[in-house]
Amino acid sequence: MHAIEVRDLTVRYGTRTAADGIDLTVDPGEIVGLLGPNGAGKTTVVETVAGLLAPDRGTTRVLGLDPRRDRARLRRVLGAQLQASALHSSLTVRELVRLHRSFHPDGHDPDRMITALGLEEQAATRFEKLSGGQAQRLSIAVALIGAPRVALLDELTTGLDPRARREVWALVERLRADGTAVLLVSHLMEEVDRLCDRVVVLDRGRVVARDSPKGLVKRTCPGRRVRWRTAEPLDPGTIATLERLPGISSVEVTGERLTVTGEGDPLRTVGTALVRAGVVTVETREERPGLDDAFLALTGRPLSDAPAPNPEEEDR
Ligand SMILES: Nc1ncnc2c1ncn2[C@@H]1O[C@H](COP(=O)(O)OP(=O)(O)OP(=O)(O)O)[C@@H](O)[C@H]1O
Repeated sequence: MHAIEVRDLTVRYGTRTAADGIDLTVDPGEIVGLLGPNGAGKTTVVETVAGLLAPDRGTTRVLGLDPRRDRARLRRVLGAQLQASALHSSLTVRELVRLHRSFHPDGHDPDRMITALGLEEQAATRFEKLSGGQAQRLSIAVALIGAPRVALLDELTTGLDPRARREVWALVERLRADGTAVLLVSHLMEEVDRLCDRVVVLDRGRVVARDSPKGLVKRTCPGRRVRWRTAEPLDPGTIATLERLPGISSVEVTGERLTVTGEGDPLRTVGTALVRAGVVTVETREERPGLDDAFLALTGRPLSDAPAPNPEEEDR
């Protein structure tokens, strides 16, 4: 049995289809990244899995439970950090973490979790008084306090500073090692690269790609780009020779700048040809495509489309 199973999920808001026949699964001990430009339907999927939204068509199951019908049992196995998580504003950090711990049969020690997320100084502070970054860290504590078997993490570390971010990533890696299934919505390439075993890319409510992060890049952007600066501008004969080399898909020359893209090893193929042609180069730079490039190729938009607000700044 999959930990999360989404089949043919379709959700409409009036005439707008937010999710349009989405299939996805997450297994125990696996982190699956849900990626997509703004409005692609990521939060809609997560909220349906959490039982907050009813699908118009299709099914979602969490460890075999129907999130709408089996709410009480779902609460014991699921930890959710949602974008719109509304916590009781007059309770303190410690009270909220303890309250959420009480929903689960097993779980972590509340004070240790508060410390792990760097909130010990705010333990007696009411939720409504927290800064954006602190509230973000509290939402993670609340989601993970019950050592859930399934975790939904929407914009996990958006707005956290780099150190806090790395600590949270280590925490999520430990969850995976303990067999938790994680569905992670992220706009951060580094986060997806480090954490995700597989990614599912959504665009306009549909799945447009699914693969491992590396597999996605390899399949979507098979070419590499190499830039050279040459001592003299290249002559047309040499340019024509480069264009005929095996695997080379484009050769661009502007003054002393040469940019080549191609499959295989363009650095070596073109480098050798330049030496043979007696061309002196003064600088070489190879660019390997990353997840951002793959995402751009698939959706026409960058992964970190709209920079999210930075709540951590309010801490200072
Ligand atoms: N409550 C709502 N009422 C009407 N339309 C909605 C509602 N919630 C979402 N939508 C629409 O559904 C589509 C999918 O939204 P969703 O929030 O799932 O996208 P997302 O991928 O999570 O985007 P983001 O990265 O901006 O959070 C969007 O077109 C959005 O405008």
